[in-house]
Amino acid sequence: MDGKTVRVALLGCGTVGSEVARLLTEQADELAARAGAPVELAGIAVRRPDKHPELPQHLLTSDAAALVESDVDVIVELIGGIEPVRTWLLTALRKGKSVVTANKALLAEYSAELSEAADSAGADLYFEASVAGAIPLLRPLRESLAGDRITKVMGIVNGTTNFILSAMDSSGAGYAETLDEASRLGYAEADPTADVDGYDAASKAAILASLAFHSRVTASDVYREGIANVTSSDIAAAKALGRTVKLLSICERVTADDGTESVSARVHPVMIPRSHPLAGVGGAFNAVFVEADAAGELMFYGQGAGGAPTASAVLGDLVAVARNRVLGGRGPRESAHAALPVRPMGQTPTRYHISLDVADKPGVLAQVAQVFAAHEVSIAAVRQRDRLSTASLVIVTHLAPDAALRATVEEIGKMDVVHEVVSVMRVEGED
Ligand SMILES: NC(=O)c1ccc[n+]([C@@H]2O[C@H](COP(=O)([O-])OP(=O)(O)OC[C@H]3O[C@@H](n4cnc5c(N)ncnc54)[C@H](O)[C@@H]3O)[C@@H](O)[C@H]2O)c1
Ligand SMILES: N[C@@H](CCO)C(=O)O
Ligand code: NA
Repeated sequence: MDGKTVRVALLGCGTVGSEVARLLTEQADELAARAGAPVELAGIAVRRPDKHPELPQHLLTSDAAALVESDVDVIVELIGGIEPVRTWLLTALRKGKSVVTANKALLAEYSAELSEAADSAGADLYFEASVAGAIPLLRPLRESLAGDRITKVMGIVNGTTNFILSAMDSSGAGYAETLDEASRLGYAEADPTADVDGYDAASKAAILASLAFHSRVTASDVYREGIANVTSSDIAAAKALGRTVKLLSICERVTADDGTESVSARVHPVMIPRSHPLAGVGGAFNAVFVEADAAGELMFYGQGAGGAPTASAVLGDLVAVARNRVLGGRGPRESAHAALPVRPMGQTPTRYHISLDVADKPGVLAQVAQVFAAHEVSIAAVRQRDRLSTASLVIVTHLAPDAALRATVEEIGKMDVVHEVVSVMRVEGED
Protein backbone atom coordinates (compact mmCIF):
# COMPACT_ATOMS: atom_id res chain seq x y z
CA MET A 1 0.00 0.00 0.00
CA ASP A 2 1.54 3.32 -0.98
CA GLY A 3 -0.62 6.01 0.60
CA LYS A 4 -1.65 7.14 4.03
CA THR A 5 -4.98 5.97 5.37
CA VAL A 6 -8.06 7.76 3.96
CA ARG A 7 -10.41 8.47 6.86
CA VAL A 8 -14.11 8.41 6.03
CA ALA A 9 -17.05 9.93 7.94
CA LEU A 10 -20.43 8.37 7.17
CA LEU A 11 -23.42 10.67 7.74
CA GLY A 12 -26.65 8.69 8.00
CA CYS A 13 -27.02 4.95 8.35
CA GLY A 14 -30.43 4.15 6.89
CA THR A 15 -31.29 2.09 3.80
CA VAL A 16 -28.21 3.13 1.81
CA GLY A 17 -25.86 4.11 4.65
CA SER A 18 -26.13 0.72 6.38
CA GLU A 19 -25.15 -1.04 3.14
CA VAL A 20 -22.22 1.33 2.66
CA ALA A 21 -21.04 0.62 6.24
CA ARG A 22 -21.34 -3.13 5.63
CA LEU A 23 -19.47 -3.12 2.32
CA LEU A 24 -16.78 -0.77 3.62
CA THR A 25 -16.10 -3.19 6.47
CA GLU A 26 -16.47 -6.47 4.55
CA GLN A 27 -14.43 -5.36 1.55
CA ALA A 28 -11.80 -3.27 3.34
CA ASP A 29 -8.83 -5.10 1.81
CA GLU A 30 -10.16 -4.98 -1.74
CA LEU A 31 -11.10 -1.30 -1.45
CA ALA A 32 -7.66 -0.47 -0.04
CA ALA A 33 -5.99 -2.22 -2.96
CA ARG A 34 -8.11 -0.29 -5.46
CA ALA A 35 -7.73 3.08 -3.72
CA GLY A 36 -3.99 2.67 -3.10
CA ALA A 37 -4.36 3.19 0.65
CA PRO A 38 -6.50 1.83 3.48
CA VAL A 39 -10.00 3.34 3.49
CA GLU A 40 -11.00 3.54 7.14
CA LEU A 41 -14.48 4.16 8.47
CA ALA A 42 -13.62 6.79 11.11
CA GLY A 43 -17.10 7.68 12.36
CA ILE A 44 -20.81 7.20 11.71
CA ALA A 45 -23.35 9.91 12.47
CA VAL A 46 -26.79 8.53 13.32
CA ARG A 47 -29.76 10.17 14.92
CA ARG A 48 -29.96 7.71 17.85
CA PRO A 49 -26.77 5.71 18.58
CA ASP A 50 -28.69 3.50 21.06
CA LYS A 51 -30.84 2.25 18.15
CA HIS A 52 -27.86 0.76 16.30
CA PRO A 53 -26.53 -2.23 18.30
CA GLU A 54 -25.38 -3.79 15.01
CA LEU A 55 -22.79 -1.05 14.36
CA PRO A 56 -19.34 -0.67 16.02
CA GLN A 57 -20.31 1.43 19.04
CA HIS A 58 -17.02 3.35 19.25
CA LEU A 59 -17.68 4.83 15.79
CA LEU A 60 -21.18 6.16 16.52
CA THR A 61 -22.07 9.75 17.23
CA SER A 62 -25.25 11.78 17.12
CA ASP A 63 -23.22 14.93 16.42
CA ALA A 64 -22.81 14.97 12.63
CA ALA A 65 -21.50 18.56 12.62
CA ALA A 66 -18.64 17.62 14.96
CA LEU A 67 -17.82 14.53 12.90
CA VAL A 68 -17.59 16.71 9.76
CA GLU A 69 -15.15 19.04 11.56
CA SER A 70 -13.03 16.15 12.90
CA ASP A 71 -9.87 14.71 11.37
CA VAL A 72 -11.49 12.97 8.40
CA ASP A 73 -10.64 13.20 4.69
CA VAL A 74 -13.91 12.21 3.02
CA ILE A 75 -17.55 12.76 3.98
CA VAL A 76 -20.11 10.23 2.68
CA GLU A 77 -23.49 11.89 3.09
CA LEU A 78 -26.52 9.57 3.14
CA ILE A 79 -29.01 11.52 5.23
CA GLY A 80 -30.80 13.36 2.44
CA GLY A 81 -32.72 16.67 2.30
CA ILE A 82 -31.34 20.19 2.10
CA GLU A 83 -30.55 21.52 5.57
CA PRO A 84 -28.56 20.92 7.73
CA VAL A 85 -26.76 18.74 5.20
CA ARG A 86 -25.97 21.63 2.81
CA THR A 87 -24.22 23.60 5.55
CA TRP A 88 -22.20 20.57 6.70
CA LEU A 89 -21.07 19.69 3.19
CA LEU A 90 -20.08 23.28 2.38
CA THR A 91 -18.04 23.37 5.59
CA ALA A 92 -16.35 20.09 4.68
CA LEU A 93 -15.58 21.09 1.08
CA ARG A 94 -14.21 24.50 2.11
CA LYS A 95 -11.80 22.68 4.41
CA GLY A 96 -10.61 20.54 1.50
CA LYS A 97 -12.47 17.37 2.50
CA SER A 98 -13.96 15.45 -0.41
CA VAL A 99 -17.67 14.64 -0.48
CA VAL A 100 -19.58 11.64 -1.83
CA THR A 101 -23.36 11.92 -1.73
CA ALA A 102 -26.54 10.31 -3.12
CA ASN A 103 -28.58 13.42 -2.36
CA LYS A 104 -30.35 14.39 -5.60
CA ALA A 105 -32.58 16.97 -3.90
CA LEU A 106 -29.50 18.88 -2.68
CA LEU A 107 -27.51 18.54 -5.91
CA ALA A 108 -30.44 19.63 -8.06
CA GLU A 109 -30.61 23.01 -6.30
CA TYR A 110 -27.15 23.69 -4.91
CA SER A 111 -24.62 22.05 -7.19
CA ALA A 112 -23.17 25.42 -8.25
CA GLU A 113 -22.47 26.48 -4.68
CA LEU A 114 -21.13 23.05 -3.69
CA SER A 115 -18.94 22.78 -6.81
CA GLU A 116 -17.49 26.24 -6.24
CA ALA A 117 -16.63 25.28 -2.67
CA ALA A 118 -15.00 22.07 -3.93
CA ASP A 119 -13.07 23.92 -6.65
CA SER A 120 -11.77 26.64 -4.37
CA ALA A 121 -10.38 24.11 -1.89
CA GLY A 122 -9.24 21.49 -4.43
CA ALA A 123 -11.64 18.86 -3.08
CA ASP A 124 -13.78 16.32 -4.93
CA LEU A 125 -17.59 16.26 -5.10
CA TYR A 126 -18.95 12.95 -6.48
CA PHE A 127 -22.62 11.99 -6.69
CA GLU A 128 -23.06 8.98 -8.98
CA ALA A 129 -25.71 7.45 -6.70
CA SER A 130 -27.95 10.53 -6.94
CA VAL A 131 -29.30 9.57 -10.38
CA ALA A 132 -30.29 6.06 -11.42
CA GLY A 133 -28.77 4.42 -8.31
CA ALA A 134 -26.34 1.67 -9.24
CA ILE A 135 -26.23 2.53 -12.94
CA PRO A 136 -22.94 4.15 -13.96
CA LEU A 137 -24.36 7.22 -15.68
CA LEU A 138 -22.99 10.49 -14.32
CA ARG A 139 -19.35 9.55 -14.72
CA PRO A 140 -19.93 8.29 -18.29
CA LEU A 141 -21.62 11.65 -19.06
CA ARG A 142 -18.94 13.65 -17.31
CA GLU A 143 -15.86 11.66 -18.30
CA SER A 144 -16.37 9.05 -21.04
CA LEU A 145 -18.47 11.40 -23.22
CA ALA A 146 -16.43 14.53 -22.44
CA GLY A 147 -15.13 14.52 -26.03
CA ASP A 148 -18.53 14.21 -27.66
CA ARG A 149 -21.50 16.52 -28.10
CA ILE A 150 -24.55 15.17 -26.30
CA THR A 151 -27.87 16.10 -27.88
CA LYS A 152 -30.38 14.24 -25.72
CA VAL A 153 -30.62 12.35 -22.43
CA MET A 154 -33.99 10.71 -21.95
CA GLY A 155 -34.86 8.09 -19.40
CA ILE A 156 -36.78 6.35 -16.70
CA VAL A 157 -35.10 7.58 -13.52
CA ASN A 158 -37.84 6.91 -10.99
CA GLY A 159 -38.48 3.29 -10.09
CA THR A 160 -41.68 3.83 -8.13
CA THR A 161 -43.56 5.45 -11.00
CA ASN A 162 -42.19 2.96 -13.51
CA PHE A 163 -43.44 0.13 -11.31
CA ILE A 164 -46.92 1.72 -11.20
CA LEU A 165 -47.10 2.43 -14.95
CA SER A 166 -45.80 -1.05 -15.84
CA ALA A 167 -48.46 -2.60 -13.57
CA MET A 168 -51.21 -0.41 -15.10
CA ASP A 169 -50.04 -1.48 -18.56
CA SER A 170 -50.12 -5.18 -17.78
CA SER A 171 -53.32 -5.25 -15.68
CA GLY A 172 -55.36 -2.46 -17.26
CA ALA A 173 -56.09 -1.24 -13.71
CA GLY A 174 -56.46 2.43 -12.77
CA TYR A 175 -53.86 4.67 -11.14
CA ALA A 176 -55.27 4.78 -7.58
CA GLU A 177 -55.63 1.02 -7.15
CA THR A 178 -52.20 0.40 -8.66
CA LEU A 179 -50.61 2.94 -6.29
CA ASP A 180 -52.27 1.11 -3.36
CA GLU A 181 -50.80 -2.15 -4.62
CA ALA A 182 -47.34 -0.57 -5.00
CA SER A 183 -47.56 0.68 -1.39
CA ARG A 184 -48.62 -2.75 -0.12
CA LEU A 185 -45.67 -4.35 -1.89
CA GLY A 186 -43.30 -1.74 -0.45
CA TYR A 187 -42.40 -0.11 -3.77
CA ALA A 188 -44.06 3.21 -3.01
CA GLU A 189 -43.05 5.11 0.12
CA ALA A 190 -45.55 6.03 2.85
CA ASP A 191 -45.58 9.51 1.33
CA PRO A 192 -45.19 8.86 -2.40
CA THR A 193 -45.58 12.54 -3.40
CA ALA A 194 -41.94 13.12 -4.45
CA ASP A 195 -42.14 10.12 -6.75
CA VAL A 196 -45.66 10.22 -8.23
CA ASP A 197 -45.73 14.00 -8.68
CA GLY A 198 -42.40 13.89 -10.52
CA TYR A 199 -40.28 15.91 -8.06
CA ASP A 200 -37.70 13.11 -7.72
CA ALA A 201 -37.45 12.70 -11.49
CA ALA A 202 -37.22 16.50 -11.93
CA SER A 203 -34.25 16.70 -9.53
CA LYS A 204 -32.55 13.95 -11.52
CA ALA A 205 -33.35 15.71 -14.82
CA ALA A 206 -31.68 18.87 -13.49
CA ILE A 207 -28.53 16.92 -12.61
CA LEU A 208 -28.49 15.14 -15.97
CA ALA A 209 -29.11 18.29 -18.03
CA SER A 210 -26.38 20.20 -16.17
CA LEU A 211 -23.80 17.50 -16.83
CA ALA A 212 -24.84 16.67 -20.39
CA PHE A 213 -24.95 20.25 -21.61
CA HIS A 214 -22.24 21.85 -19.42
CA SER A 215 -24.80 24.30 -18.09
CA ARG A 216 -26.56 25.06 -14.83
CA VAL A 217 -30.05 23.62 -14.61
CA THR A 218 -31.83 23.46 -11.26
CA ALA A 219 -34.91 21.45 -10.27
CA SER A 220 -37.05 24.59 -10.41
CA ASP A 221 -36.06 25.03 -14.09
CA VAL A 222 -37.49 21.61 -14.96
CA TYR A 223 -41.05 21.42 -16.30
CA ARG A 224 -42.85 18.75 -14.28
CA GLU A 225 -45.99 16.64 -14.55
CA GLY A 226 -46.41 13.47 -12.50
CA ILE A 227 -48.43 10.33 -13.16
CA ALA A 228 -51.49 10.99 -10.97
CA ASN A 229 -53.58 11.97 -14.00
CA VAL A 230 -52.64 8.96 -16.15
CA THR A 231 -55.83 6.97 -16.64
CA SER A 232 -56.60 3.47 -17.83
CA SER A 233 -58.01 5.20 -20.97
CA ASP A 234 -54.55 6.65 -21.65
CA ILE A 235 -52.99 3.21 -21.25
CA ALA A 236 -55.61 1.63 -23.51
CA ALA A 237 -55.21 4.39 -26.13
CA ALA A 238 -51.45 3.82 -26.10
CA LYS A 239 -51.88 0.06 -26.45
CA ALA A 240 -54.26 0.46 -29.38
CA LEU A 241 -51.45 2.24 -31.25
CA GLY A 242 -48.65 -0.15 -30.27
CA ARG A 243 -47.34 2.26 -27.62
CA THR A 244 -46.89 2.25 -23.86
CA VAL A 245 -46.91 5.02 -21.26
CA LYS A 246 -43.73 5.93 -19.33
CA LEU A 247 -42.77 8.80 -17.05
CA LEU A 248 -39.63 10.17 -18.69
CA SER A 249 -37.05 12.75 -17.71
CA ILE A 250 -36.15 14.40 -20.98
CA CYS A 251 -33.12 16.67 -21.36
CA GLU A 252 -32.62 17.97 -24.83
CA ARG A 253 -30.41 20.42 -26.67
CA VAL A 254 -32.75 22.61 -28.74
CA THR A 255 -31.38 24.67 -31.63
CA ALA A 256 -33.55 27.58 -32.77
CA ASP A 257 -33.86 28.66 -36.42
CA ASP A 258 -31.27 31.39 -35.83
CA GLY A 259 -28.80 28.77 -34.53
CA THR A 260 -28.97 29.74 -30.85
CA GLU A 261 -29.00 26.80 -28.47
CA SER A 262 -30.96 26.20 -25.30
CA VAL A 263 -31.76 23.30 -23.02
CA SER A 264 -35.16 21.73 -22.54
CA ALA A 265 -35.48 19.81 -19.28
CA ARG A 266 -38.81 18.24 -18.49
CA VAL A 267 -40.57 15.38 -16.72
CA HIS A 268 -43.95 14.16 -17.90
CA PRO A 269 -45.74 11.00 -18.98
CA VAL A 270 -45.22 10.10 -22.63
CA MET A 271 -46.39 7.46 -25.07
CA ILE A 272 -43.47 5.63 -26.66
CA PRO A 273 -43.57 2.84 -29.24
CA ARG A 274 -43.43 -0.62 -27.69
CA SER A 275 -40.41 -1.24 -29.92
CA HIS A 276 -38.42 1.56 -28.24
CA PRO A 277 -35.67 0.32 -25.88
CA LEU A 278 -37.22 2.25 -22.96
CA ALA A 279 -40.62 0.56 -23.46
CA GLY A 280 -39.26 -2.81 -22.31
CA VAL A 281 -37.98 -1.42 -19.01
CA GLY A 282 -40.43 -2.86 -16.51
CA GLY A 283 -40.99 -2.86 -12.76
CA ALA A 284 -38.84 -0.60 -10.64
CA PHE A 285 -35.88 -0.66 -13.05
CA ASN A 286 -34.31 2.49 -14.46
CA ALA A 287 -32.89 3.08 -17.93
CA VAL A 288 -31.44 6.12 -19.63
CA PHE A 289 -31.08 6.64 -23.34
CA VAL A 290 -28.34 9.04 -24.49
CA GLU A 291 -27.79 10.48 -27.96
CA ALA A 292 -24.48 12.07 -28.88
CA ASP A 293 -23.13 13.30 -32.22
CA ALA A 294 -20.25 10.86 -32.56
CA ALA A 295 -21.31 8.04 -30.24
CA GLY A 296 -24.83 7.76 -31.64
CA GLU A 297 -27.35 6.10 -29.34
CA LEU A 298 -26.36 4.63 -25.97
CA MET A 299 -28.50 2.99 -23.33
CA PHE A 300 -27.81 2.55 -19.61
CA TYR A 301 -29.96 0.06 -17.69
CA GLY A 302 -30.15 -1.35 -14.17
CA GLN A 303 -31.32 -0.88 -10.59
CA GLY A 304 -32.00 2.74 -9.77
CA ALA A 305 -32.74 2.30 -6.09
CA GLY A 306 -32.36 0.01 -3.10
CA GLY A 307 -29.77 -0.15 -0.35
CA ALA A 308 -27.12 -2.38 -1.93
CA PRO A 309 -27.41 -1.13 -5.54
CA THR A 310 -27.19 2.49 -4.42
CA ALA A 311 -24.29 1.63 -2.10
CA SER A 312 -22.45 0.17 -5.10
CA ALA A 313 -22.42 3.61 -6.75
CA VAL A 314 -21.44 5.30 -3.47
CA LEU A 315 -18.48 2.95 -2.98
CA GLY A 316 -17.37 3.44 -6.58
CA ASP A 317 -17.24 7.18 -5.90
CA LEU A 318 -15.51 6.62 -2.59
CA VAL A 319 -12.73 4.58 -4.20
CA ALA A 320 -12.34 7.29 -6.87
CA VAL A 321 -12.03 10.16 -4.39
CA ALA A 322 -9.77 8.11 -2.11
CA ARG A 323 -7.51 7.31 -5.09
CA ASN A 324 -7.44 10.99 -6.07
CA ARG A 325 -6.30 11.89 -2.57
CA VAL A 326 -3.65 9.19 -2.56
CA LEU A 327 -2.31 10.41 -5.91
CA GLY A 328 -2.62 14.06 -4.91
CA GLY A 329 -5.06 15.03 -7.68
CA ARG A 330 -8.75 15.48 -8.12
CA GLY A 331 -11.48 14.31 -10.45
CA PRO A 332 -13.05 16.43 -13.20
CA ARG A 333 -14.35 19.79 -12.07
CA GLU A 334 -17.85 20.98 -12.68
CA SER A 335 -18.10 22.29 -16.24
CA ALA A 336 -20.86 24.84 -16.67
CA HIS A 337 -18.92 26.76 -19.32
CA ALA A 338 -21.58 26.42 -22.06
CA ALA A 339 -24.11 28.23 -19.81
CA LEU A 340 -27.04 27.41 -22.10
CA PRO A 341 -30.35 29.00 -21.08
CA VAL A 342 -33.33 26.81 -20.19
CA ARG A 343 -36.11 26.90 -22.76
CA PRO A 344 -39.61 27.46 -21.35
CA MET A 345 -41.91 24.46 -21.83
CA GLY A 346 -44.33 26.44 -24.00
CA GLN A 347 -41.58 27.03 -26.56
CA THR A 348 -40.27 23.48 -26.47
CA PRO A 349 -41.07 21.40 -29.55
CA THR A 350 -43.17 18.35 -28.63
CA ARG A 351 -45.64 16.04 -30.33
CA TYR A 352 -49.08 15.10 -29.05
CA HIS A 353 -51.31 12.08 -29.28
CA ILE A 354 -54.99 13.04 -28.94
CA SER A 355 -57.91 10.59 -28.76
CA LEU A 356 -61.39 12.05 -29.12
CA ASP A 357 -64.95 10.80 -29.28
CA VAL A 358 -66.68 13.00 -31.85
CA ALA A 359 -70.10 13.19 -33.47
CA ASP A 360 -70.26 10.88 -36.46
CA LYS A 361 -71.48 13.24 -39.14
CA PRO A 362 -70.08 14.88 -42.27
CA GLY A 363 -67.56 17.69 -41.85
CA VAL A 364 -66.48 16.90 -38.28
CA LEU A 365 -62.99 15.79 -39.21
CA ALA A 366 -62.56 18.95 -41.28
CA GLN A 367 -63.72 21.14 -38.34
CA VAL A 368 -61.28 19.45 -35.99
CA ALA A 369 -58.45 19.72 -38.53
CA GLN A 370 -59.16 23.43 -38.87
CA VAL A 371 -58.40 24.02 -35.19
CA PHE A 372 -54.99 22.39 -35.63
CA ALA A 373 -54.33 24.54 -38.69
CA ALA A 374 -55.36 27.70 -36.84
CA HIS A 375 -52.65 26.98 -34.24
CA GLU A 376 -50.13 26.07 -36.95
CA VAL A 377 -49.96 22.51 -35.70
CA SER A 378 -49.33 19.98 -38.43
CA ILE A 379 -51.05 16.60 -38.23
CA ALA A 380 -48.88 13.50 -38.81
CA ALA A 381 -51.56 10.79 -38.71
CA VAL A 382 -55.31 10.43 -38.20
CA ARG A 383 -57.25 7.27 -37.47
CA GLN A 384 -61.02 7.12 -37.34
CA ARG A 385 -63.20 4.29 -36.12
CA ASP A 386 -66.99 4.44 -36.21
CA ARG A 387 -69.11 3.41 -33.28
CA LEU A 388 -72.92 3.68 -33.02
CA SER A 389 -73.55 7.42 -32.94
CA THR A 390 -70.00 8.60 -32.33
CA ALA A 391 -66.67 8.16 -34.03
CA SER A 392 -63.39 7.70 -32.26
CA LEU A 393 -60.69 9.93 -33.67
CA VAL A 394 -57.00 9.46 -32.94
CA ILE A 395 -54.65 12.22 -34.05
CA VAL A 396 -50.88 12.31 -33.78
CA THR A 397 -49.17 15.60 -34.54
CA HIS A 398 -45.81 16.60 -35.91
CA LEU A 399 -43.47 18.63 -33.67
CA ALA A 400 -44.92 21.98 -32.63
CA PRO A 401 -44.35 24.37 -29.71
CA ASP A 402 -45.93 22.81 -26.63
CA ALA A 403 -48.00 25.97 -25.99
CA ALA A 404 -49.59 25.71 -29.47
CA LEU A 405 -50.44 22.06 -28.87
CA ARG A 406 -51.98 22.83 -25.51
CA ALA A 407 -54.06 25.65 -26.96
CA THR A 408 -55.23 23.31 -29.73
CA VAL A 409 -56.35 20.67 -27.23
CA GLU A 410 -58.13 23.26 -25.12
CA GLU A 411 -60.08 24.62 -28.08
CA ILE A 412 -60.96 21.16 -29.36
CA GLY A 413 -62.32 20.21 -25.93
CA LYS A 414 -64.83 23.07 -26.20
CA MET A 415 -66.21 22.09 -29.63
CA ASP A 416 -69.85 20.93 -29.69
CA VAL A 417 -69.02 18.08 -32.05
CA VAL A 418 -66.42 16.74 -29.60
CA HIS A 419 -68.20 14.49 -27.09
CA GLU A 420 -65.15 13.56 -25.06
CA VAL A 421 -61.41 14.11 -25.01
CA VAL A 422 -60.44 10.53 -24.13
CA SER A 423 -56.69 10.87 -23.91
CA VAL A 424 -54.03 13.53 -24.48
CA MET A 425 -50.39 12.68 -24.12
CA ARG A 426 -47.04 13.71 -25.53
CA VAL A 427 -45.34 11.26 -27.88
CA GLU A 428 -41.61 10.46 -27.88
CA GLY A 429 -39.24 8.05 -29.50
CA GLU A 430 -40.46 7.98 -33.08
CA ASP A 431 -39.58 9.93 -36.22
N1 LIG B 1 -33.01 4.41 -0.85
C1 LIG B 1 -32.68 4.46 -2.12
O1 LIG B 1 -32.95 3.55 -2.91
C2 LIG B 1 -31.92 5.65 -2.66
C3 LIG B 1 -31.50 5.63 -4.01
C4 LIG B 1 -30.76 6.71 -4.51
C5 LIG B 1 -30.49 7.78 -3.68
N2 LIG B 1 -30.93 7.78 -2.39
C6 LIG B 1 -30.60 8.94 -1.56
O2 LIG B 1 -29.75 8.51 -0.51
C7 LIG B 1 -29.97 9.29 0.64
C8 LIG B 1 -30.31 8.38 1.80
O3 LIG B 1 -31.48 7.65 1.48
P1 LIG B 1 -31.99 6.41 2.35
O4 LIG B 1 -33.00 5.72 1.52
O5 LIG B 1 -30.85 5.65 2.89
O6 LIG B 1 -32.74 7.19 3.51
P2 LIG B 1 -33.10 6.66 4.99
O7 LIG B 1 -34.21 7.51 5.49
O8 LIG B 1 -33.25 5.19 5.00
O9 LIG B 1 -31.75 7.02 5.78
C9 LIG B 1 -31.41 8.31 6.20
C10 LIG B 1 -30.86 8.17 7.60
O10 LIG B 1 -30.35 9.44 8.02
C11 LIG B 1 -30.64 9.53 9.41
N3 LIG B 1 -30.55 10.93 9.84
C12 LIG B 1 -31.46 11.92 9.69
N4 LIG B 1 -31.00 13.05 10.25
C13 LIG B 1 -29.80 12.77 10.77
C14 LIG B 1 -28.84 13.53 11.50
N5 LIG B 1 -29.03 14.82 11.77
N6 LIG B 1 -27.70 12.92 11.90
C15 LIG B 1 -27.49 11.62 11.62
N7 LIG B 1 -28.36 10.83 10.94
C16 LIG B 1 -29.50 11.43 10.53
C17 LIG B 1 -32.03 8.94 9.56
O11 LIG B 1 -32.26 8.58 10.90
C18 LIG B 1 -31.93 7.75 8.64
O12 LIG B 1 -31.49 6.59 9.30
C19 LIG B 1 -31.05 10.29 0.26
O13 LIG B 1 -30.45 11.48 -0.18
C20 LIG B 1 -31.76 9.61 -0.90
O14 LIG B 1 -32.39 10.50 -1.77
C21 LIG B 1 -31.63 6.74 -1.88
N1 LIG C 1 -37.77 7.01 -4.87
C1 LIG C 1 -36.77 6.80 -5.87
C2 LIG C 1 -35.53 6.22 -5.23
C3 LIG C 1 -34.30 6.32 -6.06
O1 LIG C 1 -33.82 7.61 -6.15
C4 LIG C 1 -37.34 5.87 -6.95
O2 LIG C 1 -38.49 5.41 -6.85
O3 LIG C 1 -36.67 5.64 -7.95
NA1 NA D 1 -25.97 6.28 -10.96
